[in-house]
Amino acid sequence: MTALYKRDQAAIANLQKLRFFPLAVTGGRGARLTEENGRELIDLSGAWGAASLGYGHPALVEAISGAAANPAGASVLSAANGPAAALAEKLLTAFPGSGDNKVWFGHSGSDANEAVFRAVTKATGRSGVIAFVGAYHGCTVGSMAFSGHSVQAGATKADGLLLLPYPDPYRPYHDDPTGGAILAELRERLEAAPERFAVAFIEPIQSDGGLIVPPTGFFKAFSAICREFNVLVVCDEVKVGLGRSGRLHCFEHEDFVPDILTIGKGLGGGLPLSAAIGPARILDCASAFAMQTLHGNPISTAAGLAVLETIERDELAQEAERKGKLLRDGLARLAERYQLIGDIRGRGLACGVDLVLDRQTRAPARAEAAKLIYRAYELGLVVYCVGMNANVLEMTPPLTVADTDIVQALNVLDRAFAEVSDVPDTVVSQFAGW
Ligand SMILES: Cc1ncc(COP(=O)(O)O)c(/C=N/[C@@H]2CCCCNC2=O)c1O
Repeated sequence: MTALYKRDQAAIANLQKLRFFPLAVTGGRGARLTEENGRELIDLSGAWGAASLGYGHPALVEAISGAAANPAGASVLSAANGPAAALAEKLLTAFPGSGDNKVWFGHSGSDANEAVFRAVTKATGRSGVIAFVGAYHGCTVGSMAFSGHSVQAGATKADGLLLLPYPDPYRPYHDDPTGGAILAELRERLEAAPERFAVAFIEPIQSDGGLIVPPTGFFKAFSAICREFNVLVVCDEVKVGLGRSGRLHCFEHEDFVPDILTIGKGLGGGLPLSAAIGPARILDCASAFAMQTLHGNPISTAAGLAVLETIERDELAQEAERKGKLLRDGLARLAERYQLIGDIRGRGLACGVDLVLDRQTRAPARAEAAKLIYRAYELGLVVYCVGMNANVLEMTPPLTVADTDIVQALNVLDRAFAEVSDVPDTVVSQFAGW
């Protein structure tokens, strides 16, 4: 444990920590982080997907320093600014939604989802909200109210919340891998209360719930049923959007267009920035309603512009598709040798490895996952776990990750799997994890 980590322990509150090992970072370059002692680690998490362009990307450095050198105010709260207007225009152009749309800017996925929920319920006069078990839509009171992840089990839930099982082909609900049983339940609940629900929040890949890729056609059918009952569909792509899945928007894989899209994390390339794109009739339904002092600030929105322009120019969505295949092919080779690997899944550079105690029962291997990521950290790789049982390795590296980094990460994982049982319980128990 470095001196920096000890300083962090002494001065920074546990409230905001989700720790698995004593990572303490002094710098970063590309897909690599540097620790105080100069050790370099490959960041297969990409800061939980926020470092979309990795660390120190020249386009980001130029955009941020330029905006900081001559800041166009500090937010869109009470003034327009050039970078925010330009980013909003770019996002509207990239969003295939029909009709008159607007953009709302926030700092985080949490505040974006919360703002959308509040605006939709206000604009429609309906209070009901549909979401999924395992969904992580944020960690503010409002976004936890319609999240279904185990980490937020104690949070106050929205009065009109309906949590449906998420369609998981690896652990299918009612043994139906198509998700049909879930769609039947949705229709039944909507028919029983046709005017009740305002909105459904979905993740086109459920990330913190376990990096689960839904069965083909599920969300196309889901959104069609919602539309029958005038329920707006919000697609939360805070983690898997913006090229990570191999398409600019992950919903493109599901062959439907949501009413509202929320994005964050990688949008700011490591700076706090989120956005909601949706109908003006919703996002213009009131003023001074979902505001914070620094929303739409010119430095973050300049970073957002650089991120979008770089994704386009360097074809990073297509690259994510190619590199994701390289990663999953390498993981498949590891699965031939390590029974701990139960399932490998994902799209593009959103990849999950489901660790199980037994491939038949598919019992989640929670303790082994904690030990595996700890050993990987000791060997120079940053990777975290997700899932309702914290047993799924989540790989969301920078979209700019080099092929050589992927190959090296796979070699480290190979050794970590071989040595997982050498990690003492006492070592991992120092870290609370999920
Ligand atoms: C699909 C999705 N929607 C919203 C959020 C909340 O975003 P913020 O953490 O930026 O408020 C997230 C955040 N996910 C968590 C952040 C907390 C630590 C665990 N890892 C995550 O990626 C998310 O994945």
